[in-house]
Amino acid sequence: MSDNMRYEIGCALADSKRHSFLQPSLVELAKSRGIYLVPVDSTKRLVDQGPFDAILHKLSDKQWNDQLREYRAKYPHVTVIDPLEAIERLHNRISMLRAVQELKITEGNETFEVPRQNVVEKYEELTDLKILEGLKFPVIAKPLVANGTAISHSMSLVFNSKGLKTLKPPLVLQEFVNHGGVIFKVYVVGDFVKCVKRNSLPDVSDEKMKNSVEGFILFSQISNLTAENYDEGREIEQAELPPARFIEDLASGLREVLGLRLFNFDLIRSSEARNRYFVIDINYFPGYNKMPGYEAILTDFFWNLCHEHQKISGREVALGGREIDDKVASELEKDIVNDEEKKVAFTVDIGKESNVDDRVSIVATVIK
Ligand SMILES: Nc1ncnc2c1ncn2[C@@H]1O[C@H](COP(=O)(O)OP(=O)(O)OP(=O)(O)O)[C@@H](O)[C@H]1O
Ligand SMILES: O=P(O)(O)O[C@H]1[C@H](OP(=O)(O)O)[C@@H](OP(=O)(O)O)[C@@H](O)[C@@H](O)[C@@H]1OP(=O)(O)O
Ligand SMILES: [Mg+2]
Ligand SMILES: [Mg+2]
Repeated sequence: MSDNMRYEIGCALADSKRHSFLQPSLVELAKSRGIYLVPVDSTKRLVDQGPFDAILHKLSDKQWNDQLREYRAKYPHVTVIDPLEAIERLHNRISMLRAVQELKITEGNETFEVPRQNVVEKYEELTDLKILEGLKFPVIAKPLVANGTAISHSMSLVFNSKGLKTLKPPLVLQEFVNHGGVIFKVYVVGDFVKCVKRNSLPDVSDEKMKNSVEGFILFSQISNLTAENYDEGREIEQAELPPARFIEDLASGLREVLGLRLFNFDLIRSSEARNRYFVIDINYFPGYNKMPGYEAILTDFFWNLCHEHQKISGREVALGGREIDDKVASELEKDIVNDEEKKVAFTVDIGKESNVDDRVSIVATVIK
């Protein structure tokens, strides 16, 4: 690819996300390497903008999904970060955590699981203690849908059946795991993985449960509270990070199962068994700007997207960020002709077992 390359990424983000993510420091750094981060104009149709080499998005309404599908039909070579269908899975807290159960990682000294949980569809189910089947108080009631709205983050820590009656289904009742008030957030950006410590809910003692008059406590986005406005800040400093190897394995396993490149997940460590971990939440395209040096990390990710090369028939080929398997490679071979720099756009069938669309468009740039 030539030095004066221009790789244009259309960024479809809500206003607040645009401000927090597309900071001038990121936009300028990316630009200095030929990557242009262009906000998508929500007042215009997407197909009338660009054309973009890639689209980065965190919008999930039907109107946006339709626009993106229309765009892909017109520009089949566009790289979409990440595929709609893969993101969709994270919008439901049950399908989200099922991904953890699908992981095929050989466990070492550290183990991982998800807390026991049940779905409650209707209010009437809350008056029948059968809903607790297999669960012990305290439980956390989480809205079933995790779609980025304030409501989807509003939760209750419930101590007894009186507390249960205050809830509004559809929701997930998830067993609360005592974990020492510290949560680990693992940020994934393609191959890059970073684990940080944050505030979490403090442990719940039997005494606290007994003394609760209301039977529940409401809370929201507790891990976003800084040490200054949260009095348990000291615990964070003292907490030891989980082993790097364990975190790397979990992150790469989830990246594969989910078919996502931009996400983070929340991990807690049991107060009782120090090698027992629970994954409690997975978020698409989280607040990366809170990671020190996020500009360089994201710019490297974008750079790799447009420079990912693969040798096919002895020729160096850039695949616009697509990871391809042998079957796709052999299809590509048929299309790569003898010319110098050539773009070949085509659609291949990658089969049902994949986590992404059945049919994937690829632009292969033959480099040498
Ligand atoms: N099973 C659990 N046991 C103990 N604490 C939990 C559990 N589930 C959630 N928490 C606490 O509640 C917080 C919010 O839960 P969760 O992460 O599922 O919500 P969220 O609104 O999706 O968070 P985010 O802001 O990361 O998207 C967690 O950060 C953690 O402090
Ligand atoms: O706003 P913040 O920077 O805190 O980022 C949060 C992000 O909100 P945003 O996408 O509007 O930025 C949230 O997305 P939605 O669930 O609401 O879609 C979710 O991903 C949180 O986990 C992120 O916090 P973090 O996990 O990084 O601490
Ligand atoms: Mg969370
Ligand atoms: Mg979440």
